[in-house]
Amino acid sequence: MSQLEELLAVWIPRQRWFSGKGIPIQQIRVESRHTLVSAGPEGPDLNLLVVRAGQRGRSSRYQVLLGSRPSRSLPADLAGTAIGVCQSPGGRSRVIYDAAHDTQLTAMLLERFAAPAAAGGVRFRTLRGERIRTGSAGRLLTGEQSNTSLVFGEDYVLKTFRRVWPGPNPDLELNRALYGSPYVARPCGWIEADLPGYAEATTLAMLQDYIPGASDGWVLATADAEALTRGGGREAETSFTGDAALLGRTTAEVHSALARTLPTDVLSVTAVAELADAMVERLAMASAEVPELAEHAPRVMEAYADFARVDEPLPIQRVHGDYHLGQVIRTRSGGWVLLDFEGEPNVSVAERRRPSSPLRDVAGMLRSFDYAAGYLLVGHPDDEELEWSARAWARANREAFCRGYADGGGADPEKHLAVLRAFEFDKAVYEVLYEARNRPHWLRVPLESIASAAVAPPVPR
Ligand SMILES: Nc1ncnc2c1ncn2[C@@H]1O[C@H](COP(=O)(O)OP(=O)(O)O)[C@@H](O)[C@H]1O
Ligand SMILES: O=P(O)(O)O[C@H]1O[C@H](CO)[C@@H](O[C@H]2O[C@H](CO)[C@@H](O)[C@H](O)[C@H]2O)[C@H](O)[C@H]1O
Repeated sequence: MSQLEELLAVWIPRQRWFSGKGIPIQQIRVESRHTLVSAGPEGPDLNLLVVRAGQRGRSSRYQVLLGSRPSRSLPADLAGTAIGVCQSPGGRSRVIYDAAHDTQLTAMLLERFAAPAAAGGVRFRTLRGERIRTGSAGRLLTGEQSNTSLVFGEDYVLKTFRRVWPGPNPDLELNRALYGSPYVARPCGWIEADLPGYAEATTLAMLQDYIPGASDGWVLATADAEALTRGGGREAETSFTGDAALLGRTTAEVHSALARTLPTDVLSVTAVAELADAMVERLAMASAEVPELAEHAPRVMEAYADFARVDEPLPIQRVHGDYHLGQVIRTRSGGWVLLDFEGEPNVSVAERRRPSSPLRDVAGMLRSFDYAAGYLLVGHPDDEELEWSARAWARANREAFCRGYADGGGADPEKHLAVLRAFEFDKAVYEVLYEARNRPHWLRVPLESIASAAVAPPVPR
């Protein structure tokens, strides 16, 4: 490995966006490197690297945005972002650091959208007629994110996709398909590159309108659940149920819009049974990695068997794919906007772009209401009163969401319980793996849902 690769091998595993946590990195290879902006030899430059990380049994690509400046000229406020010192080809040493924190560089990056020109295989693209407002620096969002987002004033969000999968990114694709919808943030541009060996351009980042003053759905929901449970009340009807119903209706409207603009199909009964087999396989894989899951496998298998027996064809279309409360924001006017149509970040793009049942998104959001309740219970394993009110909160909001979804024209979740239940278990199994790899202290949350079958009510027999 080169000097730079050695430095990245230490730095990359510590990043929130690195999805291979817990497995040692054996090799780092810089596959391509593009200088996106440069302020001359004495100033900073911003380099976009596509890096392949080799780990035992797997290999994945990441996008790394590296700043570089002459040694000893890193401003004090960027000191904490330093990665190391490298020799430049001219023999001068330069300090490299995480460029996402450098306001001078991020402001220059936005300017590249206003005057798009190719930079050695990397293209800055804007939608036809779009005039990008420049002059602001990117503020780094610091939430729990799989990607890295920069907010420019109150104008734009630039989301850089960290895990690089060759081809078009579904987040951009679906946001463009929904262009003009009041339920998404308008896409305005993107960065793409031709990766060696791939015919289609790969999306590396997306520029979208920023929605100022909006509140995160997860923050709103957990605050409401907490207020209810802190009051010790046994009132299931909470102030959030109105929001949950509106979210259900909005979800149904987004699904209809996707079905109007992108291909739809119907899965035969045999294909549904194959889908159930795939769920069984995912369960086996997850149980091998997280042994606590294995003891609940029979209950989960039962739900998959019910799903395999569904004797109706299943309508499919493009869906969100990783739908939860952290993917929706409530605007100042009280409506909902859906974000992050990327799908599950660890699944290949080809798989994520495959049409699926919209009930999969419904199941994702229902899981999220359970999560909000389960999250409250993390530090209080034996508090029965708290458990009762948290679970009642989740039930009330799940019901409100389903009601809103059906009222908004979506399939009535109540009438598709076997499908919904299987999707909920499948999501919970995904979550078990996600938490085991990223936030082990939250592992209890999906495990307990599975154990108590808080996941969707049983199918009446
Ligand atoms: N257009 C936007 N307007 C306002 N806030 C946004 C916008 N896009 C993203 N955000 C904020 O950034 C967070 C992360 O965005 P998201 O697209 O979900 O990234 P990730 O895929 O990394 O999770 C969101 O939860 C939201 O709070
Ligand atoms: O937002 P991302 O696309 O990065 O999605 C991943 O991370 C999510 C956590 O940030 C994870 O969602 C799980 O935790 C949420 C609470 O933090 C909860 O609302 C979701 O229901 C639960 O699935 C998501 O699964 C993962 O793909």
